[in-house]
Amino acid sequence: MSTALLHTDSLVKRYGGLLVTDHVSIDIQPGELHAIIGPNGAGKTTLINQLSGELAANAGRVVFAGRDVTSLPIQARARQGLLRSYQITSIFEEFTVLENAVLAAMGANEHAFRFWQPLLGRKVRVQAAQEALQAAGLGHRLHTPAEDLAYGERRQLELAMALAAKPTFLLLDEPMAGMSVQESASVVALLKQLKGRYAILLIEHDMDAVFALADRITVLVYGRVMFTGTPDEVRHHPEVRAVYLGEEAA
Ligand SMILES: Nc1ncnc2c1ncn2[C@@H]1O[C@H](COP(=O)(O)OP(=O)(O)OP(=O)(O)O)[C@@H](O)[C@H]1O
Repeated sequence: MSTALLHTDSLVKRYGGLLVTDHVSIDIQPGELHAIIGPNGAGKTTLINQLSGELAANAGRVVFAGRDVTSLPIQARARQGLLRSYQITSIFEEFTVLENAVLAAMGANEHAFRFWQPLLGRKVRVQAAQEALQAAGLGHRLHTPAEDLAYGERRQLELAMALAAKPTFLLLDEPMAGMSVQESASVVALLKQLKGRYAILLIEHDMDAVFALADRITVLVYGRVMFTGTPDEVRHHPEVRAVYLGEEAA
């Protein structure tokens, strides 16, 4: 029996004749930071969409915490702790940073029924929200309206909102995209702190960040797993170097 927190079993996604996820089997251990890399169009985002529940698989299975979640929708997976940052929650612009994080901590079911209660009167949720914002580096911006945040801070807020929902597994699709060098460095520092506390699946084009953070890396090419290994193993794998990393990784 697998000890993995999440595993996929020969997962398939087809668009017409195009096999975008080609019998992908991966496993991610509790607390592991696992990166997926691969050339443009390799199927990385499609795979993450299948893990979050945004896209249904044509074949294969997704097993999370010992349960087959293949046919569960996004919210049901999120309730079990499998959460995607940056898409599952949306920011309310006129609400403060703290209020947004409290809403995320409440989760979808709770908002629907209790939206009329004062947000900041919900002590347990406020505490969870504050901790998440602190962890995401936004502890000094609690009462700032979301609409006043800079781009990098919005990405930090989105991450905090995912953390506030108490995930056990975080799916991160290019968390550093569009960020300045300085903002990316702060996200790398943040992910280093989060490492080990959550299992994280990271898709990122910034190879320095990937190699600095990942415990293991899976290389996807044309929807297929070419190799999974430690950063060192990936760096020195001849086929991976030829297809993707080139001499940069030398
Ligand atoms: N809805 C769709 N219909 C048809 N083809 C699609 C659809 N979504 C994605 N594809 C195709 O699937 C392939 C994989 O796309 P995907 O976005 O998953 O790759 P990626 O590895 O995330 O790429 P990038 O690094 O550029 O973000 C691409 O060839 C893309 O054109």
